[in-house]
Amino acid sequence: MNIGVIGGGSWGTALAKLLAENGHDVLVWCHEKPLPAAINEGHENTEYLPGFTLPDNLRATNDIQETIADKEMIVSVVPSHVLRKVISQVADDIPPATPIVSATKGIENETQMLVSDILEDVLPEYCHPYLVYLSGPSFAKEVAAQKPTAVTVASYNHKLAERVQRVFSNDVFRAYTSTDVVGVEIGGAVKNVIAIAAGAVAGMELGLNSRAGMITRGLHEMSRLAVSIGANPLTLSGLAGMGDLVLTCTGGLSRNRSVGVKLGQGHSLEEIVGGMNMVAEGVKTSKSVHSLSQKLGVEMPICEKVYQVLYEGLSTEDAVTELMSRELKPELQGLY
Ligand SMILES: NC(=O)C1=CN([C@@H]2O[C@H](COP(=O)(O)OP(=O)(O)OC[C@H]3O[C@@H](n4cnc5c(N)ncnc54)[C@H](OP(=O)(O)O)[C@@H]3O)[C@@H](O)[C@H]2O)C=CC1
Ligand SMILES: O=C(CO)COP(=O)(O)O
Repeated sequence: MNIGVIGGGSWGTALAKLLAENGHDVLVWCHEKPLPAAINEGHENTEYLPGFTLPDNLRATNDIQETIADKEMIVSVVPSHVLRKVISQVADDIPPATPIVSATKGIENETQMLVSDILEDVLPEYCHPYLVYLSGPSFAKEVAAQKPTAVTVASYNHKLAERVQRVFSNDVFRAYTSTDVVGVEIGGAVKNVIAIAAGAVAGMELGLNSRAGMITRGLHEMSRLAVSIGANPLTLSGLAGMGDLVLTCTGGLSRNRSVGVKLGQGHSLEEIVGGMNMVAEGVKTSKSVHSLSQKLGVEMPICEKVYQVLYEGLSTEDAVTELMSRELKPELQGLY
């Protein structure tokens, strides 16, 4: 197949490499940086995925129109805060019946829209039955290093999810299908907020009991939010829920967790984000989750503390004290 990948960050490049290794011809759109030369001539994304040789059938461009022209599949992998703007540039030029696979994780700040809502808002109606969402525990570097990885591909169009499953899967990358788009999306977005909390707990050296508690209660919050907007709670126990939550809350490669670690060590958000060239989606998603949980009346205490630490000057020490002194309650309250 001829495949266009919109987004030459670490995940876009790792997915493009995977698809090229699966035998497809892949063209990657890079936003601004002079990366196409490094990729086309040096076969390396020196900025976002250094150290990995990219195959000859993976090429890059700064021309977004070229990335979608004559393609049999389009993969969208830009950060969530620029998704609307980027896809709007090509929305009316995507040919009917072209599968569009989104691998972005996040919730829009201004509207609290999920990625699926944004894409349906921006793309013409004829594109909607061709949308698929890829999510799950998958650090770009490990996928690029061909470490065994399992993800979920979700679509309301089950046959299409099965097609996409076959296009991405190989001996070391295994995709499972799902029709629970909302559950998969909430898992991928909210786990980044909980990972900041888990990172903070690590940065404050609060121990492994705290980390396990944070992950488990975080899963409960994710599930409650997802169920309130129609998801199957079991999806949140799957790859795009618990799988990605555990990876991001425990893995040293996580950008979101590393933001939390530095917060827990006493650094300011400005200092932390100023020193990063990559996106930590949870920083923005915490704002969206704060608004969404208030709008829907869903209690999400860990996410709320992350929001207050990031944007309202709450110290991580006070956040822990406040979480631990909440009213005592049954474990499953609010889920069923
Ligand atoms: N990295 C990972 O392991 C995984 C990431 N994801 C998700 O994939 C999505 C993309 O993240 P990732 O690939 O990691 O990104 P990176 O953090 O590696 O890179 C950021 C990317 O965003 C681009 N960018 C920045 N500003 C703009 C803009 N205004 N318009 C268009 N592009 C812009 C950058 O291009 P430039 O430098 O040219 O501006 C660069 O390509 C996120 O939602 C992330 O959560 C999901 C699974 C795994
Ligand atoms: O989503 C990811 C792994 O599945 C990447 O997590 P970070 O953005 O925290 O690095």
